[in-house]
Amino acid sequence: MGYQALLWLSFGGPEGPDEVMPFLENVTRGRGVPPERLAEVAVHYQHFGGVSPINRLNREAIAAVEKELAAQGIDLPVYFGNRNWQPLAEDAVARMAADGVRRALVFPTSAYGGYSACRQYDEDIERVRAAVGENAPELTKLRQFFDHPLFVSAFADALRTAHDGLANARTVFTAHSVPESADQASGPPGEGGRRYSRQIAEAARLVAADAGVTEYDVVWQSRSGPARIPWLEPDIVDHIDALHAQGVKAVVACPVGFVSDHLEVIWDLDNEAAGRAAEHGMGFARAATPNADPRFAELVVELVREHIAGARARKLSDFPAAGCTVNGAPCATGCCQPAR
Ligand SMILES: CC1=C(CCC(=O)O)c2cc3nc(cc4[nH]c(cc5[nH]c(cc1n2)c(C)c5CCC(=O)O)c(CCC(=O)O)c4C)C(CCC(=O)O)=C3C
Ligand SMILES: [Fe+2]
Repeated sequence: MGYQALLWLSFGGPEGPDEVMPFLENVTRGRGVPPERLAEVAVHYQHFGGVSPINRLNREAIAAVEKELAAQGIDLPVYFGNRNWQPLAEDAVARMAADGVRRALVFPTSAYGGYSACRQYDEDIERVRAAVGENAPELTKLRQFFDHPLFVSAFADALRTAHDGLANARTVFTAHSVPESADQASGPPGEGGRRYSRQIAEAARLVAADAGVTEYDVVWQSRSGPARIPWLEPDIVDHIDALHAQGVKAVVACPVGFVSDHLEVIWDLDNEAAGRAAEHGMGFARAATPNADPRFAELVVELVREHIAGARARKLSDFPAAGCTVNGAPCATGCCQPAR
């Protein structure tokens, strides 16, 4: 069938207190994140003993994908590698090469376009192939999936569940903030930019419609970088203040910008946002991310089948299917540039 493996490419996170600072330094190298912000984020990780759940969540999702591949009769070993921490993508791809893999598909654990959510994974692929050298396999990244019916319906069910037992709660979709300049530069040049924030808005619209939610907001979280640089706003915590001022009594946060309940979700939402809601005496619930939902493994295998079995690309939005390129090439010249 032409592909001998699937690389699961994720962000990575520390698995012990001594790993927190070196991990954060890897994440932020060359990105102008102030040391005070790093120290603050280190504390978030130390609240959990220096262990991010992200590697465990990825391993659980991979186990589900391996089962689904086997159930569908697809013989495709899965390798796990991260951008920022062990197990590193460099090591995974070196093992693939040693195992004789010549061509592989890559599943990035991000559903969206934009520099941080898509283009940076291409840069990882390019860097890792260069590190492995001439035996590096050809790597084809799977497409963006924010508008896939399985992604949307998993979030919609989670949103419905989160609303159970919380009367009259306002739905608030949230995604990782990025610098304004990065959002403006997202998408192929000449198409108006803002592909990241427009895809987030579209995913929110699709999930809300599926869940029967008619009123909702789209807000941002986990802002980083120096304060003088504009990032996407409002922040969810400020937005909770604003909703309180309007007399809203309860909030359901739906982290549509992420695929798993990693640290940005369990700290920034379950702790900071929930804490602010509690200070106002507001009800708060958070919708689960798709990672543990059986539809997530089905989604990954369906994306694989688009390549190995000519499966139709199911999608619910009018955005073109993007992000699928070979060996880290951009979708188009100048597509999804980083922040200026
Ligand atoms: C769009 C986006 C996603 C979603 C797409 C995707 O999932 O890929 C995402 C995911 C994640 N972000 C994560 C963690 C961090 N992100 C940081 C910093 C940054 N994120 C950014 C954007 C995004 N980030 C940006 C523009 C920065 C500024 C620096 C830079 O331009 O790179 C920092 C540095 C400290 C700080 O917060 O300042 C950390 C620790 C974790 C792992 C959590 C865990 O450990 O469980 C995950 C999944
Ligand atoms: Fe991030």
